[in-house]
Amino acid sequence: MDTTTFDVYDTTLRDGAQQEGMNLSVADKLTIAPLLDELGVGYIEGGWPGAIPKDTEFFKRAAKELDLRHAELAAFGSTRKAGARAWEDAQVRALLESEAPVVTLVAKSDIRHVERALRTTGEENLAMISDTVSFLVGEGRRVFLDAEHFFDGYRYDPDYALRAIETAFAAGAEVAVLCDTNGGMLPDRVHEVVQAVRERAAGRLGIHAHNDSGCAVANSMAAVASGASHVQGTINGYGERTGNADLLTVVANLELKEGQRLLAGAGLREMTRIAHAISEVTNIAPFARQPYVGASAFAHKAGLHASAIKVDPDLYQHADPVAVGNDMRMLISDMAGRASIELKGRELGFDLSGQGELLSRVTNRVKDAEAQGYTYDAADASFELLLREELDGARPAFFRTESWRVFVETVPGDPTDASSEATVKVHVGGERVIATGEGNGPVNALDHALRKALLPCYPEIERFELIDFKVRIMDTQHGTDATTRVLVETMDTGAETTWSTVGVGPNIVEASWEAIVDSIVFGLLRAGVQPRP
Ligand SMILES: CC(=O)SCCNC(=O)CCNC(=O)[C@H](O)C(C)(C)COP(=O)(O)OP(=O)(O)OC[C@H]1O[C@@H](n2cnc3c(N)ncnc32)[C@H](O)[C@@H]1OP(=O)(O)O
Ligand SMILES: CC(=O)C(=O)O
Repeated sequence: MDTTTFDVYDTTLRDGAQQEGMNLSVADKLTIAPLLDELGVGYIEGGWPGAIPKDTEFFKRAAKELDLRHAELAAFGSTRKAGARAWEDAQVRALLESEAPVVTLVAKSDIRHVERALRTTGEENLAMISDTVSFLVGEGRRVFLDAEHFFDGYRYDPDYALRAIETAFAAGAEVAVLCDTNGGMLPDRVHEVVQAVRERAAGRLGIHAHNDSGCAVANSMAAVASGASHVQGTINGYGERTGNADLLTVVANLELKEGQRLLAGAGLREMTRIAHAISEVTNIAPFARQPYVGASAFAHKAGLHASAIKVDPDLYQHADPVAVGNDMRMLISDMAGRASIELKGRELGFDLSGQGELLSRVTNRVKDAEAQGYTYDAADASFELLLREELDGARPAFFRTESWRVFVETVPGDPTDASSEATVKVHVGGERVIATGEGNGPVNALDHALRKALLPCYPEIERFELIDFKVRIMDTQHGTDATTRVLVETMDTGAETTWSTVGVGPNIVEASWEAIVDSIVFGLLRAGVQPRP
């Protein structure tokens, strides 16, 4: 592959936005574009001006507001309509008016689509391609051609599919991008077709793959291996149906496995942060198992893996997480061994090397607790408290609970009138404190009562906000007798850090109490507060 002319072309703002449930505002697009530029892609396809009013507006504002350092903006649109003239076609004119230096034209390359969807002839479609490309090139635009349904079209009528891209090259298109529009191709087929086209076509080829067969990344890699030097995809694999090729995975593969340098600047090392920042804007939760950038991409749970990782992390990971801005993490669970605990300890800042007996004790406690329903891979903070307890011989003594109780009051026939009242008795700051709290449910009431009891001694608690609360019934065959697991996520709004704790018990309130107490104790520890029992 000649990387001096390799394009990384991002279509998150156009094809990615075609994902079900995604709705990007102009402001969202103007926020994402600089992140893509920071990543170091060569091209940012901003949308389809003339077809979608928001996209017309995006290009207008982008020209004034964006200061892109690496990337060029590309406007997407279709060839002129059948029977029209390119310079009179309103949509073609809108591409010009977008002032984007690059125009990517979608064109039919499958004769069946020409005849059945466009309802025109093969010759007229070629004229539509030729006229539109040469008009835009004549107006000073660089033109890429997205040959829609190329692989399906090539299988049905290879000569026609080839004529479509040859026509584009002859009219001045820089790259013909072979699209697997329906996303059903397999890598062998892509490899074979791109190689065959490369032998016959007189210009640069690109790949645009959808993920309907689960092969979009593999198909993009196969096309590059066969000579394509322009790859299109979206951040986080966003896109219609099952999505597009995840550009992050394709680029990381090419850079880290094939030794290519494709992103400008330090983009590769910023990849994880940028992927997550874009998820924030799209409001789509990041996919933990996403290659390279997912939270679980370098998270190890199995004890045997940990024992080898202790010797050399590369023994159980395919790439260095730091290279893509991610981190290796140890997950603690019933699959952990002593090596897992030692590595997790290191991650948390404790040197446990050479403490075989302690490691065995912690491992056994984790396995016993997980058998009862606890889960530490989702509750790092509770694990850290367990570890400290084994290290110091006791839990951090911020307060001592004497007892708690909670009442639920309902008015029959009016569920909205249900309320709860809790009383907690704790020893804190050298005193016995009794506090009550009300809430819309028993857990809420207990949380209020505990905070009220502790706040005078520990004002930091005011900053702790419960941001997620998950309940799982562990052994459903026991019906209402089942064991309950509660996971609580808390945020320190002052420090903007979060932590997760777990509680398990025969009833939901008891399990919740345990998770809430862990959450407050851990929060105080992390905030560096001295215990005043
Ligand atoms: C594979 C892809 O994902 S390509 C990107 C697809 N993205 C989008 O469709 C999002 C934006 N689309 C839109 O806003 C609208 O669909 C528009 C503005 C493009 C078209 O909408 P309308 O003008 O209402 O047309 P309508 O949906 O009825 O039909 C599409 C027209 O485009 C024509 N057309 C379809 N593909 C092409 C093409 N590649 N080249 C030229 N014309 C085309 C059709 O023949 C039809 O023409 P007709 O009006 O003369 O019958
Ligand atoms: C152009 C495009 O998005 C496709 O053919 O899939």
